[in-house]
Amino acid sequence: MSEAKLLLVEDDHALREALLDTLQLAHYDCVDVASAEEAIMALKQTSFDMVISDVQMEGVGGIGLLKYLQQSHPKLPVLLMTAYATIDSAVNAMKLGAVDYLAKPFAPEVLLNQVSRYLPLKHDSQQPVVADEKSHALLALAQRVAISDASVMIMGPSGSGKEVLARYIHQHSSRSDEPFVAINCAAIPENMLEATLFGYEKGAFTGAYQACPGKFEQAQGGTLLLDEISEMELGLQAKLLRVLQEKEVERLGGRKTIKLNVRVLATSNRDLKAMASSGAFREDLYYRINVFPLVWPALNQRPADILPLARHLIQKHAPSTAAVPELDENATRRLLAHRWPGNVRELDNVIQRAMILHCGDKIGLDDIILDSGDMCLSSDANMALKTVEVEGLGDELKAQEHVIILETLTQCNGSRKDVAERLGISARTLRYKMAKMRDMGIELPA
Ligand SMILES: Nc1ncnc2c1ncn2[C@@H]1O[C@H](COP(=O)(O)OP(=O)(O)OP(=O)(O)O)[C@@H](O)[C@H]1O
Repeated sequence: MSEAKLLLVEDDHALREALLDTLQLAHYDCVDVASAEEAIMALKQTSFDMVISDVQMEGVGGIGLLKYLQQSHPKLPVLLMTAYATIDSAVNAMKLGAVDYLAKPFAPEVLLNQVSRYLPLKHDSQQPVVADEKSHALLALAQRVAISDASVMIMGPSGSGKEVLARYIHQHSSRSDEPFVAINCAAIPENMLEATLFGYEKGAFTGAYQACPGKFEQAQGGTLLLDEISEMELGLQAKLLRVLQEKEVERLGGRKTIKLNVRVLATSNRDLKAMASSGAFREDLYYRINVFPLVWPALNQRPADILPLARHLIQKHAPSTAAVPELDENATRRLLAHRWPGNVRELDNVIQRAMILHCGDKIGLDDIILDSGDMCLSSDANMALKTVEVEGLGDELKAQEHVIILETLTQCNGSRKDVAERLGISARTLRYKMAKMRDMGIELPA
């Protein structure tokens, strides 16, 4: 998950929902509001890394918001969205300090590209929190690999910290002062992944109103992380292989080749070797990216990491104005006894709940709300709903979707293929939705 926090301001409810989905699927933490006035309230309460705002809205409007931001948050990048008819005002807005504008309608990857282009690069100094011998050994190995320029394949179950490890490798490499760019291959719709990776020229496809560099170009001199590379379809794998071999890229709709100096890291939570053997993943690409494999084991295989991670997460989620609470003995025991199918991400959710529930300076047993271990059957669908409510993570519709997926999984005896067919969605979309559910701590059949 990107640590970047975005504020989305759009008065058209349906469009706001669609944009929010696009941004959240790309793992951005996003707050959405319907007016400039609400945006100003939100900006007073929380700090954001970027504002994406419609221009024409009732009241203060996008330009009024931009003027406010120029005074109060002059460094905050503002990306404006405007209908064709108001492009002139968008150009004026850029003169007033907006970083860019998007002419509606635009394709989701155009939005994602613009966001990643203007988001300030955070110098991520956060080190992985580790205490277990296995994790220490892994980090020592990662440091040695980091100084080479080899491609690294990071494997491990969902939420185990693969992206954290990838950043660690970048930080310990000679490229640490250059960009670290991550792209989640499962989160970007199949037909848009190519444009996002390789970039495009103006007019390359409907919605490409401006030329846009791809992730490879954005990572120039630095490191590109291809997260969940197993989800890339075979045709695009062939194109990726060519870019890696030739060390140059051509934007979609472009004629010029751009020389690349990019180190590539990749992650997968699936057995890529088995996929390569069965033909589901290109063998030649597998060998090209798997120069050095690293495996971050599941959290329950490195139990000494659990408490230091929990304390780190408590500190992270504690309001800066309040004292940091401690885990009492019973809460500690409960955390150590759990098997953490969702790994560190699940632990993060549990700690966030505990931070809401606890009173005083201790986190007790009752504040530790774990996900029921047997929530995978249809009779537990209501439990899933409750979990979602406790976390405050989803609206009614999303919760219903989770219930439908859980029930269909039971009816299809866990066959992902059958579930995808029955629900009329691609296997890839289903996998992505299930990964999101796991992230929320909902246990699914293996
Ligand atoms: N060792 C660690 N120290 C600190 N934070 C961690 C550590 N491991 C994981 N996290 C946190 O846990 C969450 C999940 O980690 P991350 O995104 O790296 O997992 P992942 O294995 O890449 O997951 P996925 O396969 O779903 O993409 C993130 O919020 C990350 O910051």
